[in-house]
Amino acid sequence: MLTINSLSFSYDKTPILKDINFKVAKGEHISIVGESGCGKSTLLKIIYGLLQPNKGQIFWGDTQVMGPDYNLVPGESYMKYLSQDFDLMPFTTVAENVSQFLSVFYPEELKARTQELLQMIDMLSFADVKVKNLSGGQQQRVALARVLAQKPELLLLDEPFSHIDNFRKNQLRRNLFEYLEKEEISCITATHDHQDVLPYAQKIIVLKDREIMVEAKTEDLYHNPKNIYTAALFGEANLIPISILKSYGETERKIIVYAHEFRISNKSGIPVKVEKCYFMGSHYLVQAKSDEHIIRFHHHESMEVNKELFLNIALETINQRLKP
Ligand SMILES: Nc1ncnc2c1ncn2[C@@H]1O[C@H](COP(=O)(O)OP(=O)(O)OP(=O)(O)O)[C@@H](O)[C@H]1O
Repeated sequence: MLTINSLSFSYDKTPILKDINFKVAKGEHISIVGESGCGKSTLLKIIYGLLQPNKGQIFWGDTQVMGPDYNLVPGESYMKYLSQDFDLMPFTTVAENVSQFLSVFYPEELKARTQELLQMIDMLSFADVKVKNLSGGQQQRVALARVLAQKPELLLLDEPFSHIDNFRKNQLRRNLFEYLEKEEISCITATHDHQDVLPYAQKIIVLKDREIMVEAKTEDLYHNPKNIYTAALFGEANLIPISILKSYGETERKIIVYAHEFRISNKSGIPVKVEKCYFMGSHYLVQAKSDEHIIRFHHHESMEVNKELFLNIALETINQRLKP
């Protein structure tokens, strides 16, 4: 189990992380999410021992993880960090990069394991290609296989699919996270992309203004985002004043409603007028106005600008979001 205790850090005078506390159990996958520059990469670098915290401790089980002030070579053998620069050997082949850390005393096992990992990243046919001749996305896949070859107990992933094309991204995500689950490898993924998070992470930590704003189980957080910052990490979200929902009368409160949660009616609900309509592939994202409020919602077909209609929100959604 990884335990982070009261961790604080700054590069210079400006604090970047303040009083960070959380735990990651064996085999658990947590995601760290938050806007660009909120400190996700910094946190992973501190955990891996590349940066020295100003305050706080990190424990792996009972062992304290010491920072670079105490370790000449950063990193611990049980932990691997896949950074945004891939740390590969450019003049050797894909297979050599992946198998570098496997034992040469068991050549059959070395071959089988290299093949298994290359298959996982869908690069078997590139086994003999030199890494310098690969694209950025291919290099990122090799870097992933290379860290997994080292059998870490804890894997730190920093935007692990950022260079990978959409053709492969989904399959690679599934392969990787299935593999981690099967091998009971704990994992912390720092990402902006909710598709890296929702299907795979058991827990989410939202970073904002140097601190942990929320820590919760993935589904709970998605269904009950406590603020628009959190909801917006998962997709298009609206902050709707209760006062425009007639049946709830006058109140100052606002609720978060995801774009897909609105239902359309010709008769009653929140009156809106369509301003814009964007084709999104599986649906349209419609931007409409109700008095001075902009509302964005999904619809299965295109809508004419200036069309007038009513939007409804299910009572259960309203009641759920009104809960303190
Ligand atoms: N080496 C450095 N020296 C000084 N400041 C830094 C350094 N690296 C990062 N920072 C600052 O620390 C803050 C956090 O950066 P960090 O890279 O951890 O954010 P992030 O959440 O990972 O961002 P992104 O999602 O864009 O990768 C930013 O304000 C950044 O400018």
